[in-house]
Amino acid sequence: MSATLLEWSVPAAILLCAIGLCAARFVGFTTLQWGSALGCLGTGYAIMLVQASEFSPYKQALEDAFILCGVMLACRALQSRRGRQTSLYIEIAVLLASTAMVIVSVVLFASAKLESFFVQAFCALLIWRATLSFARQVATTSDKVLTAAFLFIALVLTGQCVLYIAAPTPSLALGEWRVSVWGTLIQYTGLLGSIVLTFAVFIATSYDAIERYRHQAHTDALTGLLNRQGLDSRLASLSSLHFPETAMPTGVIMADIDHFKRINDLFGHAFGDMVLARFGALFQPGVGMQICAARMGGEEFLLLLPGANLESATAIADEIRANFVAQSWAPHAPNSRFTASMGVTLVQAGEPFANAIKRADDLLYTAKRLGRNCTVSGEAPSDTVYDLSKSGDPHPHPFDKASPIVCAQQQR
Ligand SMILES: Nc1nc2c(ncn2[C@@H]2O[C@H](COP(=O)(O)OP(=O)(O)OP(=O)(O)O)[C@@H](O)[C@H]2O)c(=O)[nH]1
Repeated sequence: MSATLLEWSVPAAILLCAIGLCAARFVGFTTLQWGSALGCLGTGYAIMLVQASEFSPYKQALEDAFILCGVMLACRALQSRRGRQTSLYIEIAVLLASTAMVIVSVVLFASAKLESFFVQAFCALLIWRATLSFARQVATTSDKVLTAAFLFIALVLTGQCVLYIAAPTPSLALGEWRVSVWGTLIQYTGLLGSIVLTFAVFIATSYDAIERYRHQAHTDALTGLLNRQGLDSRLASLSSLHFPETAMPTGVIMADIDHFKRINDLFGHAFGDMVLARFGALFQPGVGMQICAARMGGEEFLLLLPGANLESATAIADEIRANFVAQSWAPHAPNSRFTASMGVTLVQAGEPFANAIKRADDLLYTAKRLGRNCTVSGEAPSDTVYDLSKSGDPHPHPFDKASPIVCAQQQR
């Protein structure tokens, strides 16, 4: 019996999903691999509907191979998000094993139910394997969306396999299988899985793109540190977690390269950029267990150090300064040594970050006034009280009443 228009709508819809995913590549989405997976699956479902003149195990083997390849490609697309891939040999072995089972089911047992069971079971196994290994390292919202979609498909396939085993075997001839309730079930669950996967892939890749642009917007291209916008967003999220109020004191270091304009003027802007990049590298993650390092603009940098006291934050600032002075600038400026000045303070309990950053900035300019190439540190005056019960600005902090300044100067 030839397939009806309604039956053809299943592979047509799956192939449309595949075309949509492949086409999305042209507007910047990385969905080609997903599109190829659904293309294979849709082709398998289309072959299923083709009326063969006589029943042949080759047609069954071909349609099942396409369906299995579709599933393998989808699993590959999922795993490639982790930079991992299943070995090609394993995939070929699975494909050969499944084809052998299909041929045995059709030729020896003349059972379309057994054939469908084997294909569904192999697909379910592949999807479970990919889902479970991926779910162990779910990191982003996109990962969660894809894991949920794969889990849903794996559960549907597993449920279908259980149903095949548990339900009484209908006495259907091989040719009648497709139009039976079992054949219809396979087709519509295949369609449902494809639609769920397509939506999940579009949602996940859209999230990825948003995250990528957000990361770019929040990152300074020259140093890879946070830029001003990124810093504001990080501080907002830390403040919403009441970080300084509830957690340990946080050290704040403001740093500025000395006479940077002169460096630009003497050696050129490109060399100035290199100096900035190398200075920025001294603030990269790992330095003093920081929660955030940012380039505030120009040649000014900020480092936040949770759990630091004034002495340890000052020691880290001095270490960064010493590392900067020790840099060699050959071959462009082999005999030059560049220096930086630093202001160091602590975020007090209940104090907004902005207050402490302003204080560190003032201390930095004190260091500049004291002759540069030094670190000046100071805490908020001991009589400053911050009202923890208010979410708005706390009591103002007068810097001119700040506690004694510590200054360490280094030989140029
Ligand atoms: N190469 C380079 N230069 C920059 C960049 N951003 C800002 N500058 C330059 O940095 C210089 C900053 O100079 P000033 O603010 O006068 O400070 P300074 O010369 O370092 O002097 P002090 O801070 O007082 O020691 C300016 O000449 C800016 O043009 C950048 O991304 N790349």
